[in-house]
Amino acid sequence: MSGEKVKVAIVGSTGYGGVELIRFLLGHPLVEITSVISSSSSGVPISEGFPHLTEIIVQNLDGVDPELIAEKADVVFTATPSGVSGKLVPELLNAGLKVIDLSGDFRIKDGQIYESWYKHEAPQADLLAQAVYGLAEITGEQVRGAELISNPGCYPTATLLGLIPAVEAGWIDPASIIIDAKSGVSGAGRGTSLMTHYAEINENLKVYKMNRHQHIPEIEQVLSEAAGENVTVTFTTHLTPMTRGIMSTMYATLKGICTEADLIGLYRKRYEGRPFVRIREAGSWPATKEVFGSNYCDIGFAVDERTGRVTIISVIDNIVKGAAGQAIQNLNLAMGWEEDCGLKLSPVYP
Ligand SMILES: NC(=O)C1=CN([C@@H]2O[C@H](COP(=O)(O)OP(=O)(O)OC[C@H]3O[C@@H](n4cnc5c(N)ncnc54)[C@H](OP(=O)(O)O)[C@@H]3O)[C@@H](O)[C@H]2O)C=CC1
Ligand SMILES: CC(=O)N[C@@H](CCC(=O)OP(=O)(O)O)C(=O)O
Repeated sequence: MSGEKVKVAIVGSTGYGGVELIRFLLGHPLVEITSVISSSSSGVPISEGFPHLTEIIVQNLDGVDPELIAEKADVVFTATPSGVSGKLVPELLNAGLKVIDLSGDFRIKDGQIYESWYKHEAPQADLLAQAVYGLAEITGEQVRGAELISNPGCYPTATLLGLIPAVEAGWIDPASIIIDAKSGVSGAGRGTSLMTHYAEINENLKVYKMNRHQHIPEIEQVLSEAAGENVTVTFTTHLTPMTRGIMSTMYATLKGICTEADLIGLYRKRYEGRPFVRIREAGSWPATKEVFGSNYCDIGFAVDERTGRVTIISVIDNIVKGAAGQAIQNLNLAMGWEEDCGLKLSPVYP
């Protein structure tokens, strides 16, 4: 039976995104993990660094060798840092692999814009053009059959799913958008830093990368397309003392009179048939714990008649819908499988 499964490899399998890919892919009925890859620990059992995987995945880590990966797998996930993916992905494509990249390297279509935010060289222009931006609920049709899928950023996923229907419909003024976003520390990856170590973040709340966060051009690129005009946003990121979760709280001026019921109707229609976006009833606002460990994005609204503004609240689990879960959703779409295949886990609660 396993011979009929699609063989997948994971580069960066020792990071948070990679380990989450393993958790979900082990339960995916159409996939077999044939190689877990590390640039620093090849030859070592993966369970050595991750004892929670003992007897669950019995494999030694492979090194980063595109030809060998292509011998073992049909599809490769690159859960690697920005800058690493940009160099590795062309080699993986040349080796004949279908690639789903979790980094920011292939999301920004304009190489110059990429370089001005990421501060290193952009990948080749033809690959930037080839990469399909995999915000599954919005660009899912383009993902079908794609050879290179660029998985969206965690903050952009929560933010764009929360804004796109209202922007597309012309219900909010795109020039008025302010985004106040908060993330758990796993968003920064497994490596330790002064920013994320316990004594620095426990019982603390920090603003970071003020007006220079690399997700700003990604959000603006997609919103501009949805609005049909150039959109700029104010986007402020906060680090919170929790492990997983993103809450994106978005403020915008309404263009006409509209109620929460109108917005709920608009969004439910836009996301009809999409299994992972849940629109809350009026008066119910989502919390990060309500999506913890799952691929859901929950969205709620508050209209303020006094100010003529709407507040939109969108939550995801950064490692699932913001990374590994959405990457598997994109694999499903690319392969023509059910969108939720292998992803039907309920949130962990409490
Ligand atoms: N964490 C999150 O919530 C999200 C992360 N992302 C993006 O996903 C990617 C992975 O993130 P995350 O898992 O959190 O990061 P981690 O830092 O936890 O893991 C990254 C992994 O990449 C591997 N790596 C480092 N350098 C190289 C290299 N030269 N060649 C091959 N592999 C290398 C490392 O493993 P080893 O040393 O064993 O090779 C490391 O375990 C990043 O681009 C990140 O920005 C996107 C959305 C959300
Ligand atoms: C908490 C935290 O540090 N989060 C990271 C999210 C980075 C990320 O997910 O990287 P991509 O750019 O590949 O999406 C940050 O704000 O930079």
